[in-house]
Amino acid sequence: MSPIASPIAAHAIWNRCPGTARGVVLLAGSLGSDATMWQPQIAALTPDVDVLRIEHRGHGASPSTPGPYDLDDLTDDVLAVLDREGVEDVTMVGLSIGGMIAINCALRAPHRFPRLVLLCTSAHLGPASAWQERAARVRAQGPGVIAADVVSRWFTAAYAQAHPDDVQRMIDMIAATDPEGYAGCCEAIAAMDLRPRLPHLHSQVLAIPGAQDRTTPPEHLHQICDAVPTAHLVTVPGAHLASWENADEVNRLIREHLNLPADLPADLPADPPAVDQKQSREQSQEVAPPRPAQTHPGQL
Ligand SMILES: O=C(O)CC1=CCC(=O)O1
Repeated sequence: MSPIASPIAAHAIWNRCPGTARGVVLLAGSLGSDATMWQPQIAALTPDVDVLRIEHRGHGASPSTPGPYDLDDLTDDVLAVLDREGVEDVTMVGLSIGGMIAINCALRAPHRFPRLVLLCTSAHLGPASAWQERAARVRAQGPGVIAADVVSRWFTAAYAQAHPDDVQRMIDMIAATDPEGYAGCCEAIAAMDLRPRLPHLHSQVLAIPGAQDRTTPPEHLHQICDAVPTAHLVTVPGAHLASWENADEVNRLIREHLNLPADLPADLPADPPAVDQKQSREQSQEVAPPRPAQTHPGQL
């Protein structure tokens, strides 16, 4: 547990549905990410739901505290963001450490997390010594020293070769993470073992592994689904950041899990406006562009 009282005031960004939102989708990313890792998901979700992206401690614009952290610290941060933003329940989509936090959120506050989408994640990601070594290295030298190696596992070789700008963008994002925040999250992964608690998870779970993911291979997601009666699994092509490399397929699966129509309005803006948490709900709706009227009212 962090020596600093948790939770912190984690940074979170809203993208609002301009019509009647059918609930809130909370996105929680991977180690070393900021909210921009979810950019391919925003336009696909905001026609129907409000989207809230949280940044973990020391990641993006969230403040850092001295580590080590544990999964409960990071879960406290999520629950505090929901309380602060006045959100009772969400569908939580978590990738990698974001998925680990999503499972822990749903175990601790089941009524607030009726649905989960677990992307490229694991209930136990050893060996702990490797995470402790990475934490020590990052504290000493900063996350820039491991960024290229990490990103070499985020994309397939073919995608990385064809998209060098994406590779560089992700390396820069990891390198910009606060060293203590990054190291503290490594230590949370080192200490994590959710396996014995999985049978107590009662959310509707969609698990999505990347077929070529070497960090959290499909077996890790199968293990989760085997232990969770309400879970089902769909494998997509891609490595650890399958939500980026294979965004269309992942977006379709998320929409399906939300019971949203697969067809999106044709005139979606490429990049709908993001609204910082400090702006009010009313302000955020004013800046949203006009969209077609909702033809499928209802609550998620
Ligand atoms: O950083 C990595 O190597 C991949 C990863 C593991 C947990 C996470 O969030 O990212």
